[in-house]
Amino acid sequence: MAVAAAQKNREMFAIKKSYSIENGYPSRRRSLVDDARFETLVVKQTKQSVLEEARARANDSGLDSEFIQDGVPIGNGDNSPTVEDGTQQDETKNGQLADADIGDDASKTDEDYTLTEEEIILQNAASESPEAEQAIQQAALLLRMRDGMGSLARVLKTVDNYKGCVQHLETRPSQVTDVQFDALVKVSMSRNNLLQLIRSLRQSTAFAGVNLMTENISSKTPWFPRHASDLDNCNHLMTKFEPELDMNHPGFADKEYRERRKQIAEIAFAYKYGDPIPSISYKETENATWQRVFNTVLDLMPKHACREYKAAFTKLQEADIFVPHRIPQLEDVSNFLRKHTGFTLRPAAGLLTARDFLASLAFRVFQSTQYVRHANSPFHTPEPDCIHELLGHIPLLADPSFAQFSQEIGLASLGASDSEIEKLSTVYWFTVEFGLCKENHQLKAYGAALLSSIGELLHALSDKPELRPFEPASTSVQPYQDQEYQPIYYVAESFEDAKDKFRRWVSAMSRPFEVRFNPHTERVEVLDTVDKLETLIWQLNTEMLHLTNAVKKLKGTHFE
Ligand SMILES: C[C@H](O)[C@H](O)[C@H]1CNc2nc(N)[nH]c(=O)c2N1
Ligand SMILES: N[C@@H](Cc1ccc(O)cc1)C(=O)O
Ligand SMILES: [Fe+2]
Repeated sequence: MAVAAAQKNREMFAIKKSYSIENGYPSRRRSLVDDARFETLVVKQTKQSVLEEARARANDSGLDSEFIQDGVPIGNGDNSPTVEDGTQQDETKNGQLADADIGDDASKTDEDYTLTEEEIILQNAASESPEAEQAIQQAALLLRMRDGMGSLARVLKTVDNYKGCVQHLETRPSQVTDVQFDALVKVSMSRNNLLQLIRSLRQSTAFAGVNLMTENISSKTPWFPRHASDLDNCNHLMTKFEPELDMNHPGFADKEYRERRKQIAEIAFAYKYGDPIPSISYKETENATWQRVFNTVLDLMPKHACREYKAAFTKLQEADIFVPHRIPQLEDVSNFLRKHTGFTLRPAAGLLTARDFLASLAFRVFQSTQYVRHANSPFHTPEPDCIHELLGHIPLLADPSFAQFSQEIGLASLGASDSEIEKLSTVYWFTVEFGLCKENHQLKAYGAALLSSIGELLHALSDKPELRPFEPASTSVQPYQDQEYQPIYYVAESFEDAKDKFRRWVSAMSRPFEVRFNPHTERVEVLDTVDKLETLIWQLNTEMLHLTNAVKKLKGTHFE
């Protein structure tokens, strides 16, 4: 019960996957202004005010998380935040309704924004050229009329003023509180005027909502990061698991912890491509938490981790990076990875949106958190922390074949549709985060969230969860929850098998263009001209020549 309620609470605050919208990506995440940091802060403030009351009840005094879970009936009590509360907040804040898509309840959970996804697409399409701006657009508007049919006259007049043509008109009694009628108005007018029409209707108090609903707006290839430095714009957070905002977070009622978490997050927000990663002087308690987890992983790893993980782990120990008594510094880890696989790290302020997170992998960049889980829950925590990144992800990123595989996932995510991102991140979830594989007929873990959470590792290997064979097509559509131990895990025939299957599935994705990473320039190129392909073929031919020579030399044929 508490779990379901907490899930509801989290869903209410969930942010849809996105790139930074300020770069023109027509995402569902609404940007208020121009940077991820500001955007994240505004979203947090809104959520925070909803939670303040709840926290006051928890009394900020070291109550344990179980009490908070049961003591504050999240999502089902009279004091609990509801979806409607969230919407209302948006309304008072921006003077407009937040439910962009009619009939889609989930969208009502979207937070502050000024433009809907459709409007951003429209705006982008209009801004492509003066002709594009004047191009005639068909569109449907859904209007929520507070004061009855009288408002229709105003609508028709305004459409007329903007030289538009009404092609279809339909009304119905509204089911929305305080709204008498909904009207569906299909219009045809220039894109620019359509944008102005929407703005103008929104200014009227007669409408509780003015929503553009159109699917056939064509715009250029969406923005995606082309150079590793563009990742400075790909750090949007899913704030749902932060201790400030998640009542089930072990640090929710611990003010000192929240302060520390925030302080470390600042580093990530200030970080720019090319900077060395600032080192953190971890406190005794933080190092102690690391030590507890580290030692337990050392104990369990020989029996339960896959071979590749163990091999890389040993290398990290030999390099004096993995030691029991102190948390490794990200800069040292980054330099270590660079030497082994070309991967580097950049600091992340928390759980990133799947789109932003996956995009960085295309550049062999792993965005890593730097703060440490709460001392009270060393063996399982709801948000990724540096112990998860370090003990879970880093060893395999030092493995050349896994590193390449990670980059392929990242490349496949660039410019992918929302539903493809959803599938990619689901497969990522059940493999890279929670994957199990067979090794000599024994079950081994390779998933990072298993290797960093002893609690979940033991659960996964117990007889409690359901184990299914890994098959990307079905795994990619399996719904999952991300706050409790998983009820289902997917088992690959071998670690190699998991990578192969994932890889084959990824390459069959429907994106209409191919991309390639150029390691010399750290740039992703879209392979869309014959010139680019010819240059590439020439480069590959040169490499082929070297490889063939190498084989000849090894076989001694150069003496013949
Ligand atoms: C792609 C997928 O959603 C995945 O679980 C991501 C999401 N965002 C993340 N963000 C951070 N900081 N660390 C992670 O390991 C992840 N994992
Ligand atoms: N549960 C993981 C941390 C984690 C949380 C959320 C994630 O999406 C991934 C990892 C641990 O305790 O180590
Ligand atoms: Fe992770």
